[in-house]
Amino acid sequence: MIRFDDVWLKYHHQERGPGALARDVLRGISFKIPDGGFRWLTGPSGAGKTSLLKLIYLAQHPTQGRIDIMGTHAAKISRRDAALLRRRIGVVYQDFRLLAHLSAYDNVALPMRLARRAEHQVHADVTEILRWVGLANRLGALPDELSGGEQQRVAIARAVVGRPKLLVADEPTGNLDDEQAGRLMTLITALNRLGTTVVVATHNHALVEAYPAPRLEMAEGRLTAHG
Ligand SMILES: Nc1ncnc2c1ncn2[C@@H]1O[C@H](COP(=O)(O)OP(=O)(O)OP(=O)(O)O)[C@@H](O)[C@H]1O
Repeated sequence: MIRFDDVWLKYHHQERGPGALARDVLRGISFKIPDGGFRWLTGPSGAGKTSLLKLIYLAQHPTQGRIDIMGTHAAKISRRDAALLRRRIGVVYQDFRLLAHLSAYDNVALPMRLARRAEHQVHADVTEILRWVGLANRLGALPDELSGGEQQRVAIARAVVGRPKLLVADEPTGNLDDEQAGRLMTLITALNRLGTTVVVATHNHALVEAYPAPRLEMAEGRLTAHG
């Protein structure tokens, strides 16, 4: 279960000196997503979608309000437990965040290796998922040698390879064509059917219509619709 209870967020503006606060980018957000749920996160650019996702994957603390992730009160969690919890969350970042010095294969293998999975299992799962996203012939390529869409598919593969309990994806089809976006949705819905909770932020209205699911709709830092 993911639960937000009257959550507010301001970013600190470094250049204005310590303690200076910007305007509220999230304003009184409350919602619940049950385990195994699927939610689209929609709204115009700047509405606060990425900020909300950062709170879900524990990369940001709220200025005010309570957040529970997988039954854990986020503000009360120790650093160590937060790191353990993060390992159960797959994240597709809007800007991919692939490690530049690692191949596609090693980028995707990283979360499994961090989880100390046996190398034969790493090999089996990484090659299978990279084949699924259409990159079987690019395993050794560095991120710089890949197109934007290929990098996005590596980022997706890395997020799902460990079969996370929670998958958070920020505009995961931004660089994909329609066929690849369809394959990604097949992958995500299959994971979701196996019990992974999924939150996908997107501007892709066609995709939202093709895969009906409850929506968290945002505007100017507020939830304008839920469900
Ligand atoms: N690190 C930051 N410091 C200060 N302000 C920020 C920071 N990150 C985001 N913002 C501001 O917070 C607001 C919400 O940004 P956010 O990235 O969450 O929106 P979004 O809905 O994901 O937009 P997009 O669809 O363009 O990705 C914006 O006004 C943005 O300028």
